Amino acid sequence: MPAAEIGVIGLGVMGANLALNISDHGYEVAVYNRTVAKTRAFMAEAGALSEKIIACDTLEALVDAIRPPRPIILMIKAGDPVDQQIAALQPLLDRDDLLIDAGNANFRDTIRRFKALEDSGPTFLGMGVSGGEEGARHGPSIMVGGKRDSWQRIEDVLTAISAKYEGEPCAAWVGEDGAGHFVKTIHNGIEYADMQMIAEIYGIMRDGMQMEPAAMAGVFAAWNDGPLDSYLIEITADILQTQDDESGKPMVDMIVDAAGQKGTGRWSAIESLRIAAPAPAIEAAVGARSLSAMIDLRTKAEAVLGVPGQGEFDLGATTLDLLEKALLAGKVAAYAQGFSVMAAASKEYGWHLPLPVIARIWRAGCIIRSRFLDDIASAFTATPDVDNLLLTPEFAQIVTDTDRALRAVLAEAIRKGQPVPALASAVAYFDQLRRSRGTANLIQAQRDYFGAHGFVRTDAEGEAHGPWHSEE
Ligand SMILES: NC(=O)C1=CN([C@@H]2O[C@H](COP(=O)(O)OP(=O)(O)OC[C@H]3O[C@@H](n4cnc5c(N)ncnc54)[C@H](OP(=O)(O)O)[C@@H]3O)[C@@H](O)[C@H]2O)C=CC1
Ligand SMILES: O=C(CO)[C@H](O)[C@H](O)COP(=O)(O)O
Repeated sequence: MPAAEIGVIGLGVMGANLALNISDHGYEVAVYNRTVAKTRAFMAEAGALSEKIIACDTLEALVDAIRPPRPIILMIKAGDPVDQQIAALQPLLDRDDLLIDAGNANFRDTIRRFKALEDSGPTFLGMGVSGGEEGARHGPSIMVGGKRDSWQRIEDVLTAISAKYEGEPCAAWVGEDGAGHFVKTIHNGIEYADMQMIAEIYGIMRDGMQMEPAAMAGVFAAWNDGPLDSYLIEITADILQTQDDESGKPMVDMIVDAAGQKGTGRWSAIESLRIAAPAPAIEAAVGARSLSAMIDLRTKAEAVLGVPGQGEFDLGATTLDLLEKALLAGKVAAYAQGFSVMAAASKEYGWHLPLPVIARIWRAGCIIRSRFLDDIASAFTATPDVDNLLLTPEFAQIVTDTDRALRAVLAEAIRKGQPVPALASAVAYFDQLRRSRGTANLIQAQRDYFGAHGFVRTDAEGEAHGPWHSEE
């Protein structure tokens, strides 16, 4: 009788830690990695937990080591490798076995794989996992998509290994086929916006106020005791006070300012545009990462255009308080946009995404975990059908309370040439959202003028045209 209750394929950063987490919770786990040397190194480092882990050098050995029906978690590089791994596994698995792709897959790939395997098997689940290395080892946030009964087969182990928020597991089934990976994608889109806004505030402190990293660390640490309390603010404080042993300088100053991106932020922006659910903070964050990577261009532009004066950002004695409030305002816009993209996608793809549940499973374990998410969870629980987070009384109040600070910070940043693309997108979002009479009447007139696209009159139903070319 095979011993293992579950398998893990992929012993990279995430898979190795997930396997240790599973065995730490008393489950016997079989593991496989394409590069066998990595499996050896993993077992050597697993310590006492190695007694509950079966190392397998081939896929056949892995399949033989797991009790059927076999749950197998794939935690490998997203994209083609997942298709290749499924193709290699399919002949070895039974119809009832359960393959769970836990990488950062594009939800469209997940839907395709789900449909391709629906008739032939194995059963397929797409699972978003967040929390990085630490989360995978000690409790990630887990977002599962696929058939609900497939989730129920693996629910015990996933809730056991997930993070807990006040005892509540941060793992849930969120909908059919690609729903889990869609929710993880939007989680990452919000993560991009949150990180970009923090980086913009850091830029104001560094270049506009000429603060040293250690001083900034103190400010972020203090903010972590207030409404911005979150993992990303906590690690920012930690990063800013870390020294580089080699140079003796602050570590952050020794890092090239070109941000990497693996796709999920861009997919969030693309999907929001595709379903016409605007997420300008996420778009700005993706654009900022792309521009950050163009160092040669930025260097040439600085030589041609010059860089505005440094050290001139000054809003008086309350500057740091205003920065804190501006960051909170930006964060509210980014999360409101991320959740509204999920609400729109839920309708578009028929998923019935449970927004209160999603907010609840993001309160611990994941990269965007924060006190703020508990407030979002409460707001969505009280008003689950609200059109936009900003319309809930709690968040409308935060917008009111932080509005003046956001405008003051943006005005000063723009005057002094500090780049603030994501924060600036927040104020534009607020200002457009709250105006019942916008300016798209002029756009409609222009469209009708050049392309006879028609418009709706304010005083009549149906399509109308303007008298633009009456003299021709
Ligand atoms: N790092 C993070 O913070 C997070 C990552 N993720 C996602 O989890 C997944 C794994 O990430 P992570 O552990 O960081 O990545 P790593 O780069 O640490 O590990 C990649 C793993 O994928 C395997 N792999 C790569 N190509 C193939 C292939 N063609 N066939 C079979 N196996 C392959 C590698 O095997 P080999 O050793 O043989 O190269 C290795 O086990 C990704 O989808 C990632 O986006 C999700 C949440 C957080
Ligand atoms: O999923 C994650 C965190 O939630 C991964 O760390 C992911 O790689 C982050 O995205 P990127 O590499 O594009 O910054």
